[in-house]
Amino acid sequence: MIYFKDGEFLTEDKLNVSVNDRGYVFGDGVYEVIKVYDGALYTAREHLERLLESAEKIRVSMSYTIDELLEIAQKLQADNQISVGHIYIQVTRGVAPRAHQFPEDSVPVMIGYAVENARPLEILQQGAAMKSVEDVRWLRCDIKSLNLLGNVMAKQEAFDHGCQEALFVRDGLVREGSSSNVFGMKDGILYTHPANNFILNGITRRVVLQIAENLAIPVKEEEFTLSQALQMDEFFYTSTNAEITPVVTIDQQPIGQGVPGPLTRKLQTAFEAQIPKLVVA
Ligand SMILES: Cc1ncc(COP(=O)(O)O)c(CN[C@@H]2CONC2=O)c1O
Repeated sequence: MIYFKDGEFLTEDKLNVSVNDRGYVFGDGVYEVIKVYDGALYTAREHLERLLESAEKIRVSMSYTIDELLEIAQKLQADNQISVGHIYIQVTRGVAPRAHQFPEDSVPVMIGYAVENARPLEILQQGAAMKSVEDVRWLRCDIKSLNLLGNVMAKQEAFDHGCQEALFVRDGLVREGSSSNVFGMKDGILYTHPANNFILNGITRRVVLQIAENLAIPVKEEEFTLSQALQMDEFFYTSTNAEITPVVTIDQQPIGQGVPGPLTRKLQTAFEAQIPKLVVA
């Protein structure tokens, strides 16, 4: 596998990460996951723009332009001959002796790699189970931070209960999944949490909202409660790797008919159809 680290493309045996890298010590960094379909990057610019936004929000200064980042991502895909998979890129505040305050002269460390992973066709077809979990994360969920312990613990709680994804609930309101955004369909209206500090404004979320507009599906970007979620006619979660995953149960309670709903299927079909238009050649 070919990795990227600070300007070089290198094999794993030549890759090293300092024990004093703040990403390793504090999770002091940001990251992105960019999908590859048939060898082409998908919504790469949107992901890389968000990477720069996240870095700026944690006051890490990036020395790469979008076009330079795009070139790195494309070279990772090519050098690793990825057909269907994703590119992972992360930036940390850099290496310095352990101390909470920002080091005066550290240099950000950026690494990237590419992996082959197939689309989750079975779960896209059959649907997933979600487990509600109290959202005890910090209040800057809009930053795609390496600080993922809250997400990791929630995902594990879902798995402990035989579910595929956790559903974060804070102050009684449904927020997002542990690594996804969520949508509910009720009486023909598509509901999703507004893009604010309580959720990550997912790229797939934005694609779904655009598709809903194209299909003239009314959308309300409004918060809803867990009990309202349980009353939805349809429910699904979205992410770069999960695409549009139907949700058939939440806390073992069936959603709608307990099978993927017709509007979710319509959105899935439209999502698949638009992929070629959005790839970066
Ligand atoms: C907390 C959280 N919310 C929403 C999303 C959906 O965002 P995208 O639509 O931009 O993917 C993710 C994706 N997290 C990435 C996606 O794949 N693996 C991850 O950790 C996420 O971690």
